Amino acid sequence: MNAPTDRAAPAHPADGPEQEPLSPRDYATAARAELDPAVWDYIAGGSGDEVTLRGERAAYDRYRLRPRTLVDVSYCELGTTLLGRPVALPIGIAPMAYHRLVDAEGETATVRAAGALDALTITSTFASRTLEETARAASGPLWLQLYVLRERKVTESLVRRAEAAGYRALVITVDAPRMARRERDLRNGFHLPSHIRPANLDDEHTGGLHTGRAGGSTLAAHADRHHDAAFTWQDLAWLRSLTGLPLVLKGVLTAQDARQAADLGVEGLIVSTHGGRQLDGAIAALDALPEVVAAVPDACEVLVDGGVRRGTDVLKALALGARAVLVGRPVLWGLAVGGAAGAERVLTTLRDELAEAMALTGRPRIDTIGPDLLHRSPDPAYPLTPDDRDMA
Ligand SMILES: Cc1cc2nc3c(=O)[nH]c(=O)nc-3n(C[C@H](O)[C@H](O)[C@H](O)COP(=O)(O)O)c2cc1C
Ligand SMILES: CCCCC(=O)C(=O)O
Repeated sequence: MNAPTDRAAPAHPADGPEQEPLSPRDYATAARAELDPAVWDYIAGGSGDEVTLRGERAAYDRYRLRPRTLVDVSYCELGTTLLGRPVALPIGIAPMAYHRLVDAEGETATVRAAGALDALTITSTFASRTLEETARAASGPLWLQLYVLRERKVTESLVRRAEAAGYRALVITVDAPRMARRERDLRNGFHLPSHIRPANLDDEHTGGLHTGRAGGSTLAAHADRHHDAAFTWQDLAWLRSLTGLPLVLKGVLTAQDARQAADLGVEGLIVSTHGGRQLDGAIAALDALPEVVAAVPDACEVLVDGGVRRGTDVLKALALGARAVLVGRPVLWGLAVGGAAGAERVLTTLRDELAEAMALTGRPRIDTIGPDLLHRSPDPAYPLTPDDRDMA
């Protein structure tokens, strides 16, 4: 037996910044210590009473796993395809505005992190790097998220630029005809620092984002001015006719909408509550997933996002029929703490945890993961600590 050493027992990672973060939540703790509190709040926060924000996590914790044993799990294969293209893992990066709020380089750093793992990145209309810059830095698959703006020619020009830059799909976010009231941002008078702007839009469409006032959020005011709240299924048909790129709708939570989308030839759906940032009180995305999956033909691929913080969460989403999950805030935490390398470490951790979860449940390939893996516990989800509140 080894003699005991005089090394102190490792501190809890949350105890000090000198400790290497291990889990995505450790990255949250470290990111929170570094970020301007208003930026932290913008990223962490949700709308209204943040009921849906908390519900996203609680939905995962209600499911427990039913492992099978004595399966050869000496090798677990995480690879799958998304819209017909191979990806190395069923975990991608959700579209998020303004990565330069947390890292000087921003989206180009994020996309390099994803590229290192050959993971999907979805870049936002409101990115702080242009979609062309991001495409040049990408080595993995890339989709563009579109907010449909009132001026259709802006949308059309973003579509053409995405086609020219090699984006492989367009993700239309349908849960934000207006931006929900996010009281943290209103209290903080949240606005963009002067060096950050929506790089994909011209000056005509970026005014007013930089001058804050208490009781207001310039992002919400900007969305009120520019988002097209009259965009409907008929207009989606217009978008469909505009491009040969596959369309994916993000923010669908019901079988009815899912069916209507599939009938219009939409190739993919992202079941999402926008990370609890839009309709407060909405059903958790994980709980909406089974009805959406059941409503569409297999050819329409269903992804889910919101609250994925562990490899076992990915496993649970796949067991309920998701083709892949997207991760939002954890990627920004990694980026805030360690730039591209930090974001890559967060993704690598989730990937390794998923591989571990597959091994320990006896599911060595994605196609061996099904609903028999799950037990919905009658226990309430574990109570959330005050810290968890910010880490939905
Ligand atoms: C800071 C931030 C900015 C976001 N910006 C966008 C956006 O521009 N477009 C969009 O469709 N969704 C946006 N979202 C929502 C994410 O795509 C995603 O649905 C959500 O963050 C997933 O939940 P998670 O953060 O718990 O993983 C944003 C989320 C955050 C946290
Ligand atoms: C106008 C929307 C800004 C980005 C966004 O979608 C979010 O903050 O959730």
